[in-house]
Amino acid sequence: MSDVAPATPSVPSDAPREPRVVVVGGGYAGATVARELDAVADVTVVEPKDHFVHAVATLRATVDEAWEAKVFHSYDKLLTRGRVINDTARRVTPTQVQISPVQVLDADYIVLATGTSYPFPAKYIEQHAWVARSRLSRLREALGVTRDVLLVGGGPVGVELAGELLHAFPHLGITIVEREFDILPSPEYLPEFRRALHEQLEAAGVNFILGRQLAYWPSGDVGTLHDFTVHTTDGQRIDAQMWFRCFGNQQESDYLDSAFANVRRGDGRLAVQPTMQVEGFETVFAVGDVTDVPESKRAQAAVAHARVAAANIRSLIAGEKPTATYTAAREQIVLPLGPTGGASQLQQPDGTRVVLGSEETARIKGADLMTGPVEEILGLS
Ligand SMILES: Cc1cc2nc3c(=O)[nH]c(=O)nc-3n(C[C@H](O)[C@H](O)[C@H](O)COP(=O)(O)OP(=O)(O)OC[C@H]3O[C@@H](n4cnc5c(N)ncnc54)[C@H](O)[C@@H]3O)c2cc1C
Repeated sequence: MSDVAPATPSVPSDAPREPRVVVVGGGYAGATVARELDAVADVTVVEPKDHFVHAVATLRATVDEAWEAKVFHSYDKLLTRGRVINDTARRVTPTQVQISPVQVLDADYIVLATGTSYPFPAKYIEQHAWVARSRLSRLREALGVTRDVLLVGGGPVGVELAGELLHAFPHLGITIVEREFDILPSPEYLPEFRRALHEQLEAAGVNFILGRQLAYWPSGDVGTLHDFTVHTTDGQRIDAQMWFRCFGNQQESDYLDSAFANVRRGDGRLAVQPTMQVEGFETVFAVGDVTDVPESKRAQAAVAHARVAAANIRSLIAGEKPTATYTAAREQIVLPLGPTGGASQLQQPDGTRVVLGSEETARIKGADLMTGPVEEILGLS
């Protein structure tokens, strides 16, 4: 570490130095790898937010203040020896993480875990939890007096948000515009999965405009109350008072130095080996949404990547070859519509896919939104 206060007490110069691991990003993947290595290395997490965000539950917290406590978590118990620095990695080389013009962290191992950004309210850009919470509070207040909401995009986030909005604010008129001819257009989803969700939303009064695009963006910011009119490219008029952009997952990796030019794909994903090492780098790993692992981006997969990376860093520290490997997870999705509705598409061990209804979906995820595993990762349970 240069130009930063030493993180651990100084040791005599002839004493062996602990390997330094810098984890860039403290989401599901970064927090997991950091915690797993805390006992065997000098771990530093660089994360701009002063809190962990449990993204899986953000849409519920959008409509229900009680859920904020399950979305925003402290990093205080994550590490017992290492530290979390609240700052942004501005430039990363194969051996250094620069967090400001004068603060550079030297590293023996770097783990890139910067995930993806997504439009509010699915993810937040706010660095302070209290700022994000006050934005949510204003949004809930506005939803109470909004009549019509436009959701642009009928993928998993648009569908889940519609379910949460209608459960909490049944007076809302909701329109979903989706440019493909059905909601959840990914070829991974079975027709009966789509149908189950479409039917539940239709029964709750959602208006679908499918196979059409907006001709231009609605006026004003997302999630704010204001009257607007917008048209589809074929001239259909939509009037509403609030809109949300429900697409646009963007990998965050533009801080990488030119040494990584060959492994950073055009969309920001990073090429990794099954060991989660970045292609061509023995001591740089990438985990979670930021990787190019061919699977849908999920917190569970991010945690599994992190466990493989941590095992391999432990092997390298012990002077052994990294042997743990990750195989892309089976495609599955559990999509609640509020606490009691929704549908799931799961894959059985024999490869067959099954679609489950609202009761099972509520049991698997809808009721608790996977808060238990997150509290475990963060050392809170
Ligand atoms: C609404 C919603 C519902 C979801 N539901 C599910 C679900 O039910 N099940 C499931 O498995 N997955 C779900 N997901 C997907 C899941 O949230 C992601 O797969 C998961 O967040 C990926 O974790 P990650 O650690 O790779 O990245 P992230 O969670 O995106 O964390 C990345 C972290 O890196 C930080 N960062 C970014 N840039 C920098 C930088 N330059 N320097 C330092 N830090 C930086 C960010 O602040 C962030 O904290 C859902 C996602 C959303 C949005």
